[in-house]
Amino acid sequence: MPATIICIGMAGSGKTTFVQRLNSHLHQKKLPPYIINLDPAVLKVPFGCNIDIRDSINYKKVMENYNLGPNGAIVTSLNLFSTKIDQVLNIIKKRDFTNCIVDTPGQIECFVWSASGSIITEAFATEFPTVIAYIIDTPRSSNPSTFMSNMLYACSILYKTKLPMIVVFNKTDIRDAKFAKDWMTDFESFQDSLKNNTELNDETSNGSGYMASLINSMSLMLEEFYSTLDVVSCSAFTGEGFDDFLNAVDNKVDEYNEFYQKERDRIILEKKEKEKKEKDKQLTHLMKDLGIKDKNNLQNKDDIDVLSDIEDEIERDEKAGYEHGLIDLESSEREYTFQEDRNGEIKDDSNASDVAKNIQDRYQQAFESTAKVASSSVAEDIAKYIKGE
Ligand SMILES: Nc1nc2c(ncn2[C@@H]2O[C@H](COP(=O)(O)OP(=O)(O)OP(=O)(O)O)[C@@H](O)[C@H]2O)c(=O)[nH]1
Repeated sequence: MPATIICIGMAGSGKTTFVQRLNSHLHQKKLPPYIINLDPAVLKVPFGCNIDIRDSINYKKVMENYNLGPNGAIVTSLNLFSTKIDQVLNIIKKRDFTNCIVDTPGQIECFVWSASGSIITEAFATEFPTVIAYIIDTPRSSNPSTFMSNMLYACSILYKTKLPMIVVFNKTDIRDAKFAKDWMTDFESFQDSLKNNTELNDETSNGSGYMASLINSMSLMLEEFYSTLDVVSCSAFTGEGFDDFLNAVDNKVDEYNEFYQKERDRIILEKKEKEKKEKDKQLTHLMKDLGIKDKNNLQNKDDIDVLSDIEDEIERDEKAGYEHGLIDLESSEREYTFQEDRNGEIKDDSNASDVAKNIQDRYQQAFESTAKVASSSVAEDIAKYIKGE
């Protein structure tokens, strides 16, 4: 099964450049990937896309037609695209490739926190082993508070998507990512950096040390989160670290097949059971309204009298009435007191007006006892109909 890599990251973290480099790296290995661009606002894509959102959606027209700002137009474009995701997946399934790479908009929240983002991610994850590559701008994350913000974002994406994640420290040609890896593995080294950070501990700053202690406690909380991640450092500029990234993808695909797939199946099953329970609950309410005590006491669904059953019964009775004469409802079983004579005429052996009265009364009774839902006026109408009024 081809793996899908969804590239997510803050604006300017280097997602597009990363996808471009990954594309050429895979081409070098004679493993051409399938590339999808989901950023409708990008002016130029520096790689050949197999599917480009811009081919089907005009971002500027969306802004004009729906009177939206830049972010609203990105979300709306993604919404429009997500309506066709089934078709996109059908196309992809027919192609032969080892990796499908998805580039997402720089406005991270437009993709991660939108309904369409969830639909698109879910659709891929249902069809293929899917991995999130969270791209981080390493030089900009050298500040402990920026680093912590990035990590909190990554953590929220992990819990939102419930997919395996690789944290990619990009732009290592400018700054080595060793410091970040140390911070993620050694809590004390992060604490030391916090203490030495003058910006966070300066008494004249409005934080007055509060920020430092907050970040400190958050880093403790994130320790568990770090242990679930694969961390890779690379430079989309020089191409360094891309073999490590591909190894990490293989590792995460195995993890996906072993754990995430099962977890996803479990969640889907749980959802179905919940829906079934909800349906049962609604059915119980409905039966209560119909005056049926307990659905479990019913042998089969034919035991439930619904309006259509009663109508069928009335139809049968009417037919019987025309064929054999008027219906006598005296006993619980139906007996016919009218008989055809030799000439085919119907002979009445009872008083006609009494019979007519009885019919109306008894029809009313029988009708009410079998169906509380049927209104009495229906019974009256039927009786009138039989009497030929
Ligand atoms: N030095 C260096 N610069 C990089 C690297 N990767 C990306 N850049 C630069 O970072 C800037 C942003 O890169 P993009 O690839 O456009 O980033 P992006 O995340 O796709 O941007 P948006 O989609 O607009 O959010 C560009 O000027 C790139 O040249 C890298 O590995 N090293």
